[in-house]
Amino acid sequence: MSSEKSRYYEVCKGFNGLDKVLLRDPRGSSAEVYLYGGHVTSWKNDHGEELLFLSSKATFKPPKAIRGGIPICFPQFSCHGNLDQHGFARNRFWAIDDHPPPFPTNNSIKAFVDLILKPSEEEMKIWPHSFEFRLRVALGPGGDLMLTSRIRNTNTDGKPFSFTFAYHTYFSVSDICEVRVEGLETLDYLDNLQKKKRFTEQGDALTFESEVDKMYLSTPTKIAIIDHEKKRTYVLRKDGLPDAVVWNPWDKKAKAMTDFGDNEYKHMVCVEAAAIEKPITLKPGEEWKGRLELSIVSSSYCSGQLDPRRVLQCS
Ligand SMILES: O=P(O)(O)OC[C@H]1O[C@@H](O)[C@H](O)[C@@H](O)[C@@H]1O
Repeated sequence: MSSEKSRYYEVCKGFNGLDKVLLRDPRGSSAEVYLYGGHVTSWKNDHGEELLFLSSKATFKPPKAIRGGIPICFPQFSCHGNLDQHGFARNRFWAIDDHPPPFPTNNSIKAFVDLILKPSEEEMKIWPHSFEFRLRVALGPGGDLMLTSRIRNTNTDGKPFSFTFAYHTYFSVSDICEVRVEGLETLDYLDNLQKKKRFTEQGDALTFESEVDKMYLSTPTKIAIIDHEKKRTYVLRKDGLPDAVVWNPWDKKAKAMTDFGDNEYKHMVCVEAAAIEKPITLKPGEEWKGRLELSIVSSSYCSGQLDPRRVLQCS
C-alpha cells in the first residue's frame, strides 16, 4: 500500500480478532468495514457522531451475520429462494482487492477500500455458480458513504445466473416514533407481515408505531429518512436498485432476537436499497453494478412542518 493511501486507510483487528478496515477522510468522517461479510459496521460524520446502528448484542462470531451496520444480502434477499435467509455474502470472509478493474476516477475521494468475494467449493455446493463480487466502500466529500457493488458472472459452463440483492442498512435514529421516511408514499409494496400481499402506500410519508416489514417496488432513486429529534435527515441515493425494504422489528421480534437488545428497536430503522422483485440475470462475462450513496443533511424541520420536496430536492 502506498504511504499516500495508508493515510486514509488502515487494516486492524476488530471484535474477536476479526480484521477490519478503517477509512478516514481528511475532512474528519470515518467508516469501518469488516472483511467478515464485507460488512460496514460504522460510519461517522466529521463530529465523530455514529450514523449507523450496531446492536450492543452483535456477536461478531462467524457464521452469524453481524447485527447492524450494512449487511450485504446476496445472492438471495430474505427467503426469496432456497438459500439461507439473505444469502451467504454476509457471512463469508471477503479479501482486500489490491488490483480492482478500473473505476471511474473521482479525485476528491481519498478514503476507499476495494473488497472481493469469490465462491469457495462450499458456496459452489449450495449455489453452483462462479462469480466475482467486488465491493468498493468510499467516503466522499462532505462525509458521504458510498458503496458500489460489481458482480460478474465468471461461469465457464456457459450458464447464466440470477440473484436478488440488498444493502441492508441499519440507520441510527434517536426515537423510531419521531422518524418519517419520505419518497415511498403512494408506491406499491409487498407486506412481509401479510404473506407478501400487495398494497399501495397511503398517506404523506411513512411513520412508525408497530412492526414494519415492507418491500416497496419501483422506488425513486432518492429516499429520505427524517429524524425530527436529532434534526438530521439521511438521504439515500441509489442506482441499479429499484426496490426498497423498510424494516423495524418492534418490541416482540426484538425480544426474540438473541443478538438484539430488547429496546434497541427504538433506535434503528432499516431502509434497504435492493433489487428483489425482478431478479438480476447475468450471462457469463456480464457484470451488474448496484450503487448506494448515503449522506446527511441537518434539518431544522419540526413535525408537521415538513415539506418533503425540500428534503428530496436537496442535492
Ligand atoms: O435476522 P435477519 O436474517 O438479519 O433479517 C432481518 C430482517 O431483514 C429484513 O430485510 C427482512 O425484510 C425481515 O423479514 C428480516 O426479519
